[in-house]
Amino acid sequence: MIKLTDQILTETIRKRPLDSYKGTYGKVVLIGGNHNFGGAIIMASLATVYSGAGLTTTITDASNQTSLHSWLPEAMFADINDLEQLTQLVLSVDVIVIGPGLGTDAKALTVLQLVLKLVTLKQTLVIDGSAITLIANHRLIIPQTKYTVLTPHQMEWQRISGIAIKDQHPDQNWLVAHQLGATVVLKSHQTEIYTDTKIYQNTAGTPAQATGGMGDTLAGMVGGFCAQFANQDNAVLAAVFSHSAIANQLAQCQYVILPHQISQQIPQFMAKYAN
Ligand SMILES: NC(=O)C1=CN([C@@H]2O[C@H](COP(=O)(O)OP(=O)(O)OC[C@H]3O[C@@H](n4cnc5c(N)ncnc54)[C@H](O)[C@@H]3O)[C@@H](O)[C@H]2O)[C@@H](O)CC1
Ligand SMILES: Nc1ncnc2c1ncn2[C@@H]1O[C@H](COP(=O)(O)OP(=O)(O)O)[C@@H](O)[C@H]1O
Ligand SMILES: [Mg+2]
Repeated sequence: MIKLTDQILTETIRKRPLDSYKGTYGKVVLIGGNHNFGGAIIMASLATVYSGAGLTTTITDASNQTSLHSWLPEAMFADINDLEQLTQLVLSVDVIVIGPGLGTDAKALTVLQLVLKLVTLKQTLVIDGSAITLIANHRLIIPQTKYTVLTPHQMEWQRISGIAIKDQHPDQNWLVAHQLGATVVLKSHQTEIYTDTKIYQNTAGTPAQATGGMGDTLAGMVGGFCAQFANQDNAVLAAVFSHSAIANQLAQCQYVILPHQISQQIPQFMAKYAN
């Protein structure tokens, strides 16, 4: 297993070319946030925008629109119940992040099935939270894409892989990640990343991160990094490491870290490593 260190940041985060505009840095849609879990998709969207994605649209329950815009006026909004608009938006982007706060009811399942049908070979798909649980519960097939990444915590990985938490060892995890055809970010106090060819272990991170919304924030960062950096494996690895390294910095003087505080630090953090 390869130890993931800050070397991945200098290998991945690039200085922005002068001759660029928002289109250069990728279009992302984030889909999730039901009536009860609006915070999840707001936190994920914050992370995407603060990571530097060029254009971000949040597709969520209409009851979340005002809170989304009070936190993040940079994000565009679309109603998750308007499936025609959702279709147009999904087809127009580089990266789709689905799952934070999506919920697991029939409406959420319909949206997920539609997105899995629409996604093309030119797009990156980030599958998190409720979307992982829905895929597991309904045995949905993960379609071919340019690149797919799953970001389960251990219980979500148990659901989708069939491997009980106590049996989640690298060999078994690796086999299932391959069968799923996706990069797997298996989140825990020592997150492991299973790419097509290698297994990495995060060396950063702190128990001050153990608070609701921390994984939603990571999913948004993964989306934002994948939108900007061509090497998708490196983008995922750099997002995972940055998320935890920022947490380590904040934990020097904070007992607990609020997920949105990670997002607020991302621009300064990336500037230190851009080359
Ligand atoms: N503010 C919000 O709106 C929030 C919404 N959330 C959303 O709520 C939905 C359900 O996700 P949850 O993860 O809360 O619920 P889940 O039911 O999917 O998973 C939680 C269960 O997994 C177990 N578990 C075992 N190992 C774990 C590990 N390493 N990390 C986390 N849990 C582990 C827990 O004990 C618990 O029984 C997701 O869509 C998520 O995005 C959560 O992110 C919390 C914050
Ligand atoms: N003790 C810990 N040490 C390091 N990282 C942790 C710890 N506890 C949680 N995390 C990190 O917090 C995130 C939790 O993700 P997840 O359970 O999906 O949260 P949520 O769904 O509430 O947003 C993961 O990135 C995980 O690695
Ligand atoms: Mg989660």
